[in-house]
Amino acid sequence: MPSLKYQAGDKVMGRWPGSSLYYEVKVLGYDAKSRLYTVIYKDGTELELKEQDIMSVTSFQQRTRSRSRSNSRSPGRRRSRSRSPARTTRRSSSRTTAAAAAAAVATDSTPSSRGDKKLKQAAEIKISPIQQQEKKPAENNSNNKHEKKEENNMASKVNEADAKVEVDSEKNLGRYNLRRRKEDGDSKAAEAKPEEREERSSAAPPAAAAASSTPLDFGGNIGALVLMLFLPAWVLFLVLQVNQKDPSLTNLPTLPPLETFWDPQALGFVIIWIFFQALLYTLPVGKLSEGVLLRSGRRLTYRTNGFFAFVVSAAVVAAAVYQGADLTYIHSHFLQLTSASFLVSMLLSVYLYVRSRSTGLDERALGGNSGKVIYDFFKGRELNPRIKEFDLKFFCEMRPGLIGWCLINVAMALAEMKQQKLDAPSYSMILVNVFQLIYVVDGLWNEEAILTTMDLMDDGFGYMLAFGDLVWVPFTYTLQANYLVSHPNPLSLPVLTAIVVLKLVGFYIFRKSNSEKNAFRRNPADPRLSHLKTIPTATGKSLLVSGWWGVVRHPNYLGDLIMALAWSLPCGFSHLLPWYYIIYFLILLVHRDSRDMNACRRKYGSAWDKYCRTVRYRIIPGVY
Ligand SMILES: NC(=O)C1=CN([C@@H]2O[C@H](COP(=O)(O)OP(=O)(O)OC[C@H]3O[C@@H](n4cnc5c(N)ncnc54)[C@H](OP(=O)(O)O)[C@@H]3O)[C@@H](O)[C@H]2O)C=CC1
Ligand SMILES: CC(C)CCC[C@@H](C)[C@H]1CC=C2C3=C(CC[C@@]21C)[C@@]1(C)CC[C@H](O)C(C)(C)[C@@H]1CC3
Repeated sequence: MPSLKYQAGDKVMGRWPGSSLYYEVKVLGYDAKSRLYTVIYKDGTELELKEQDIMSVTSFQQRTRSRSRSNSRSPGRRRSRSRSPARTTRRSSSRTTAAAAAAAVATDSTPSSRGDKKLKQAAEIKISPIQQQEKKPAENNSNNKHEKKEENNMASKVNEADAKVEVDSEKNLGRYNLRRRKEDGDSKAAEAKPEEREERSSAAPPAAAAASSTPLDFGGNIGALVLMLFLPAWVLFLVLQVNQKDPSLTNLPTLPPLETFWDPQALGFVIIWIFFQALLYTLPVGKLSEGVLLRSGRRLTYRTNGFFAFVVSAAVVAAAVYQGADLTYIHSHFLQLTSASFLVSMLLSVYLYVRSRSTGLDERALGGNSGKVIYDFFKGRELNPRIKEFDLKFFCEMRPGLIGWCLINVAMALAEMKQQKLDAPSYSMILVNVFQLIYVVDGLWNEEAILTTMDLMDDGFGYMLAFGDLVWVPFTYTLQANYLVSHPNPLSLPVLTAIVVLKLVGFYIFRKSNSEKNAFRRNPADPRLSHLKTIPTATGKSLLVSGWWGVVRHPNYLGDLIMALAWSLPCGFSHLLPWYYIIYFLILLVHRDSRDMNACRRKYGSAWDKYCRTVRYRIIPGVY
C-alpha cells in the first residue's frame, strides 16, 4: 500500500461504525475498489473501515487530551445524560474499581474540589484497564472467569466523547473495561424511557460497514439461482401433491395446463389482502417500538400493532363470512392464489433490488452486498427498505403472510367440513389450527421481539424474504391443514393429550428463550435478568451464558422444532407429506444456526469462541 495514509501493520485507532467509540486496531490491508481498510481488533474481530474513521494514535491522544481539557474547563458543555433522574449513577459492583476510575476522572478531568459532585453526575461510562480488573476476584461474580455481568463489558475501546479520561500513557491504547454504573435501585433501570435505555444498552452497533468480502451463503450466484428456481417449483409440487388422493412419493402429480395458474380474481384478492394489511399497519394505533442500533448509527421506529391488525382482520373476515362469503374458495383456488402471490413477490423483489442501487453502503446488509447480481437479488441488498415510515421488510414478515396463514387454516377447516360432510372440524384439524394460531398470535403479540431477530437486524430484504413471507409461509406452512381436508386422521384421547403436552413444552421453551434474549438486548440492566451470567464482548454488548441461552446456543430453535413436531403428529404417519414441514424446518434452522454462528464470530471475535466453548451444544442438548 505505497501511497496510502495507513500501511498494513500500522497500529491505529479505528472508529466503531456509527458511534464515537475508538478502538486500538491493526491495519491488515486496503481494498482500492471499495476504498476500505481492513482492520483487526485486539480480540480478533475484523472489520472494514473508511479512511475518515481511522486516526493515528498521536492524533487520537491529542484530540482526547484537548477534549479532556475543555471538559474540565466548561462543565456546562458536558453531555446531558447525567441530568435525567433515571440516569443517576449506579453503584459499582466493585468499590475498588469505582474508586480507581473515580480517581482517574477526578485527577485528569475535573478539579478535585468539584470532583466528587461531578463524579456523581458524570457519564455512566468509565474506563479502567482490563488487566487490572480481571485480577480482582471480588469483581467477578460468576464461577467462570469468562463470565461476568453485563456491566463488566470488556472492551478494547475508548469512548472519545464520554470517557473524559486523560490519555496520559500507553494505558489508553491497551485493553479497557468499559463499564456502566449500576442504577441506584433496579426499578429505575426497568422503568427507564426507551431513549435512555438506548444509551445504556450496547454502546456500539453490531457490525461494520457493508462489506463486499462477507462470505457468500448458498454457494453464491449459482446456488442463489438454483434456489430461486427450485423454491417456487417446490411450492408448486406441494400444492399439487397435497390434492392427490395418495400423496406418496411414488405417486407424483402431473403439471396442470398453464392457463390454470392464472386467475385475475385470485390476484385481485391477494392484492386487496396485502393493501388491507398495509392499511392496518399504517393506522396510528398501537405501540411505537424502537429497533436495534444500526450500523448507520440510526435506530428505526416500528409500529408494532400486529395483534391489533390480527383482531381487526379476524373481525372483518368473520363479518364477510356472516354476509355469505365462502372461504372454501381459498381451498378450491389454492393454486391460483399461490401463483398470484408469487407474481407479487417477484415484482416486489425487482422493486427492492432496483431501489437498493441508490442506497448508501451503511444501509445495505452485510450479506447481500457482494456485487453479484443474482446473489444480491436473492439475499436482499437493502437492510431496511422503507417508503417514508412504512417498513417493507417488517410489514411483509409480520402481516400479510403470517395473518394469511391463519386465514388459510380456517378456510381449510371449513373445506374439510364441506368435503367430509362434518358438522365440526376433526380433532386433528382443530389441533393444527389452534397450535398454529397460538404461534402466529404469539408472534404478533410479541411483535417487538422480531426487532432483535436475524431477519430484522442482519438480513437484507430481497427475493428470499419477499418470497418467504408472501408465498412460502402462507402456502406451505398451511400444508398440514390442507392435507387434513382430504386425508382424515382420527386421534385417540391419550394421543391427543400427548400432542398437546408436546406443543405446550415447545411453546414454553420458544417463548421464554426469545423473551429472555429480547429483554436482555433491550435493557441489559433489567433487574429481572440480574441473575444471568454473561460474557462481555468487544462491541460493548454481552452474550447470555446462563438461563436458556446457557443450555444450548439456540434454545428458541429447539422450542420451535418441538412445536413443529406437534404440528405434524395430528396428521398421522400414512404419508411423508405432512412431515415435510419439520424436515424443512430442521434444515432451515441448522443452516440459520451456522449463518448466525458465522455472523456472531465476525461480530464478537474471541468472545464468541468463548461462548461456544462454554455453551457447547447448538440446538439440541447433547448434540454438537
Ligand atoms: N417459523 C419459521 O419459519 C421460523 C421461525 N424462526 C424463529 O424466529 C425466532 C428468531 O430466530 P432468528 O432470528 O433466526 O435468531 P435469534 O432470535 O436466535 O437471533 C440470533 C441473534 O441473537 C443474538 N444472540 C445469539 N446468542 C446470544 C446470547 N447468548 N446472548 C444474547 N444474544 C445472543 C445474536 O445477535 P446480537 O448479539 O447482535 O443481538 C444473534 O445474531 C426463533 O424463535 C426462531 O425459531 C426463525 C426462522 C424461521
Ligand atoms: C424461502 C426460504 C426457503 C426460507 C424463507 C424463510 C422465511 C419463511 C422465514 C425466515 C424467518 C421467518 C420468521 C417467521 C416466519 C418465517 C420466516 C419469515 C416468524 C415471523 C413466524 C412467527 C414467529 O413467532 C416469529 C418468531 C415472529 C418468526 C420470525 C422469523
